[in-house]
Amino acid sequence: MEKRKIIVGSRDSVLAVAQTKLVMEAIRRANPGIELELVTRKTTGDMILDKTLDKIGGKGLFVKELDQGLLAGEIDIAVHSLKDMPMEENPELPIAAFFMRGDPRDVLVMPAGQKDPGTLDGMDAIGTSSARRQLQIRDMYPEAGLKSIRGNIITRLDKLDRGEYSALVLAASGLMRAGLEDRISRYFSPEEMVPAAGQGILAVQARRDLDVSFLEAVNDRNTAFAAEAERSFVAALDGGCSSPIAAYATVDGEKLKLTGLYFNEDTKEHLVDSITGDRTEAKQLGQVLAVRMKGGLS
Ligand SMILES: NCc1[nH]cc(CCC(=O)O)c1CC(=O)O
Repeated sequence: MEKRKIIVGSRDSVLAVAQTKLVMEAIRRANPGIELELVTRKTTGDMILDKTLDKIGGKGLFVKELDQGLLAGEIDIAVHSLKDMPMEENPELPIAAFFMRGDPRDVLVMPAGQKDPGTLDGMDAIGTSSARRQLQIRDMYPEAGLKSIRGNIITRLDKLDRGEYSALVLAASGLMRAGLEDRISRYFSPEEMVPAAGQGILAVQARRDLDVSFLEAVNDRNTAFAAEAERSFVAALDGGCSSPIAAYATVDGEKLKLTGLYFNEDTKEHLVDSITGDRTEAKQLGQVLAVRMKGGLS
């Protein structure tokens, strides 16, 4: 019998392709009747490397070119780091599956051959452009110096090893999926550093008209609930790209616990607070926590 063919789109970075292949493998295992073909695209976020993301402006810089491919019918599904996807979903391009979350934590990476000195307070150039990471590093190590960095993981590690940075903060899951786990010198717990909404989650986006029943086997329900809670929290806070914001949810049985970090632009203070409820209320939990924290009622 003729196999049904699905064209799978990915960014062309080492990490994006490794992540996409992981999802493709899982789809193949569950659907022997489906043939998959990988297509890669360079995205705006990969091409403009001399500006921080909040300065380039606009949303969805790592997904735009793939969205266009999906809408044009050149691609059937696209695999993305959920963290890189805009909070508002394009109704034509819904997320059809959330792939089982990887390690959600942020980690410290030292230049090749160097050991973690324990404190980061003596460092003068910790590489991260994320306002979320900067704020939480400053909380733990007020004396540490920060330096902005752009580029994909490989580019960032090259800059680190060439001596341009004292250390980097990166996502554990990205390093692991790119086969670079041995570069991790320290894990920050989700309490020390609240992860970004969606960190470690892969989302499979599909055209609205596509029959996506073949994706059921790669959708993890608890990951989907966590994603929904985290993203509704950020969306309710208007998730400006340059304001520090973090959201991390865990599911235990029927219960979902969501922790959020919110930065008040007026008082320049930040809060961390949590809410627990039924996992099926994920979206409302995110909204309730956001309203509570915005009102400063916590
Ligand atoms: N912002 C870039 C980006 N988008 C997704 C990941 C890693 C994978 C993930 O967080 O799910 C990374 C790199 C990083 O933050 O270290």
